[in-house]
Amino acid sequence: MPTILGQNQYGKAENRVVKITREGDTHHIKDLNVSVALSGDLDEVHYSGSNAHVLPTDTTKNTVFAFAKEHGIESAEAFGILLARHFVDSCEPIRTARIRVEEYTWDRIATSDANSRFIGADEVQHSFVRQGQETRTAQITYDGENVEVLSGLKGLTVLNSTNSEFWGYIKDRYTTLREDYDRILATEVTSVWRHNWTGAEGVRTPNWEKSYAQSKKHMLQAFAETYSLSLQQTLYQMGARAINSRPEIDEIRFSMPNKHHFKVDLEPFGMKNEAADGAVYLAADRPYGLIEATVLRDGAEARIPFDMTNL
Ligand SMILES: O=c1[nH]c(=O)c2[nH]c(=O)[nH]c2[nH]1
Repeated sequence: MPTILGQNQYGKAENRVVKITREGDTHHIKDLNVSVALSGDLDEVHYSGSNAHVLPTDTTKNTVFAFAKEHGIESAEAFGILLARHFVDSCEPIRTARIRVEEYTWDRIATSDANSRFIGADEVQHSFVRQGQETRTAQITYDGENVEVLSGLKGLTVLNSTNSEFWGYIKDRYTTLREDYDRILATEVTSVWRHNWTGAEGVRTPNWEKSYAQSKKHMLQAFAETYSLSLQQTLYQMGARAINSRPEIDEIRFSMPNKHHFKVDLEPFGMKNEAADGAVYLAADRPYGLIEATVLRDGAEARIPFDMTNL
């Protein structure tokens, strides 16, 4: 035979596992991207196609989710060690397991004192904003008469690990989605807002830095504090809160992908996976629902383009 097999490895890459742990009303989140690569006595599957030594990549994926539920995720390292040992120690042909983990870290969203439901706590215990700064955007247009200032942000990723439901929707012959009374709500906010300042003489220029910081704060707090029956409702609350709190803003538009987190079915492994006990979720990246809408001050003109994601 003129060829021989060299180094080889296989496994399921990029298992996006999210584990919520509930401690009363305080939730903890671990959000990992886990890639499994196994190697060992695997010549035959390459030479002849015999799968006798192959632990399916699908099984390695299931193991990641089942282990998250069974053992929790203490740290990326501890979780990786647990998995690596398992594959090698329980499966004879597998001699080496390499587990790679990326961890996405989340901060808690600070609450507003004004919201009585959360008085006493500094943070909403189930609301998170992903670490890493969002990108701030601005577009200024001047036609010789009026200045129009659009400010915005993109890449602001937020998550509520409870207080989100989705039910009561239209059901037709193609509907398979189950109604959900306790789901994760997560989105990556793109938002553009229009100031009513036009540069007219004698009208005070807004403090752009303060306006941005406050607008973002109000949007985050509305996200955290809204008991959500749909992402559409949450979006509207975020816009309404920003406009009601910031007199300089007349219009705000959002583009918000629904970053789906699917509860993993662990029944085949004899495990329950209920939100109430702290569940394990698959964070799916596509396809995703895309929810977009404008919120206006009553009487204001709608001027922000519908497709403003590349402003
Ligand atoms: O908040 C939601 N809004 C929807 O319109 C929708 N559609 C869907 O399948 N899931 C969701 N969630």
